[in-house]
Amino acid sequence: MNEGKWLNKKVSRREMLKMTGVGVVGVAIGATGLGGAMKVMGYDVLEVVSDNPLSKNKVNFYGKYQSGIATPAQKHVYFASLNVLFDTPEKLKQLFQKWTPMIVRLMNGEQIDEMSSNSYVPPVDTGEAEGLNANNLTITVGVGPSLFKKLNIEHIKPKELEDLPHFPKDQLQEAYTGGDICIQACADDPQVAFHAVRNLVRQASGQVVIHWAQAGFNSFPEGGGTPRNLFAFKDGTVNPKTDEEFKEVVWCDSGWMKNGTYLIVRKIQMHLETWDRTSLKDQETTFGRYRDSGAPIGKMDEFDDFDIEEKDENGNYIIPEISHVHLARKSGAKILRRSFSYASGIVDKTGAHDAGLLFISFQKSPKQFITIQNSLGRMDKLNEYITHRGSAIFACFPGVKEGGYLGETLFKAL
Ligand SMILES: C=CC1=C(C)c2cc3[nH]c(cc4nc(cc5[nH]c(cc1n2)c(C)c5CCC(=O)O)C(CCC(=O)O)=C4C)c(C)c3C=C
Ligand SMILES: [Fe+2]
Repeated sequence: MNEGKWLNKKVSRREMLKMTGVGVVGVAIGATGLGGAMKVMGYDVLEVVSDNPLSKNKVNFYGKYQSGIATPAQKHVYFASLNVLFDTPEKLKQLFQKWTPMIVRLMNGEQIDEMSSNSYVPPVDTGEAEGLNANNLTITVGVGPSLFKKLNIEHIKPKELEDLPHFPKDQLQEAYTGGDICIQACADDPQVAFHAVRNLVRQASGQVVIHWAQAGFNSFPEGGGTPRNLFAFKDGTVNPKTDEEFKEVVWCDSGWMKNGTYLIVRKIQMHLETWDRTSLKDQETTFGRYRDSGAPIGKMDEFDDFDIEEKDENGNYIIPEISHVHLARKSGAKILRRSFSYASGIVDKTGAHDAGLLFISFQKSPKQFITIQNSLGRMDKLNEYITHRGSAIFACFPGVKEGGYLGETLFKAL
């Protein structure tokens, strides 16, 4: 692969077209065609699109870390798990090189690519985000353990990137489990998030298929604050907040995953009907927090710190021993939770709501999640009200420098 000076050179669409124009010697458009890398005089040249600082409600694509992790949570997610139909790392690289400028455009609130003037072919962009601004769209891309096997590149698979172990009470369905590549599209408009995934997948037609996908939402209180989950509890209170905490909990320290992170997604059904028959006291005992304020039991404010070892005058734990928060804290592990609620109609057989939490966490090692989930184990009182239906793990790359492309560090490790 000729990735010399050209690869780092900023090449705009106009320049690219010039280079591929008549009269340029030795030019051949690469297999990916426009919107990715192309060969110019034997070199791979990338098309570079810049973040547009003038775009309204825009999150930057370029940076040390991928967006959609430490950037503020949006109201909507469209999460897609894809399987690849090819079997070489070169094809994966071409795909990520093709997606990179497209993602920048989408995050600028623009169409995925320049429109064709030929009205006898389908429009380049599917068009449903026309007239909408960027809506803080973020796109986070990761790769699952199965991909490394399919592409025969297991020697660069991080050891920790393994399918999660089976946990007690898991009732996972293959239809919501695993996947080779994930695209997490978050935005403050549901159609903007969906449009992004739809168009990226469409541009990869014949190369990837959607294995499973899930839309989700978060509703933020007026004036800001922690959103409530479908059990009406504030969800996301205890999370890393400072750069130091993100370094400690979220960002990987070495190898091609440096400044990347592991994404774990669990589709967790919440049995709303059972919950709605539960007394407020039992609901609060379940979480170890008050429903109204979100404060830990025995405290006043949502963000008050608490000590799980603290007992009352009768020797009982103030934060009940089987409460979700007690067991999660007892594990000693920390993660970043960036979850969304979902509501997808009803469960056919029972007529119950098919609703719950698209639990998404980021951590520098999957062990952090596993430690917490093992601590929740069979004891967590929340288990009476939830069922884990889907699960997947993905290694999310570090961020991209302008002139680079998604997943570049992985390909350099080959
Ligand atoms: C393995 C990790 C976790 C899973 C799975 C999980 C599922 C889950 N959680 C809620 C609701 C709440 N969780 C809260 C706190 C909390 N949860 C986890 C981990 C998992 N949760 C952690 C690490 C924590 C923080 C613990 C601490 O140190 O305080 C809370 C309390 C408020 C908050 O801090 O966000 C709620 C509410 C649901 C509904 C759910 C599955 C559907
Ligand atoms: Fe939780």
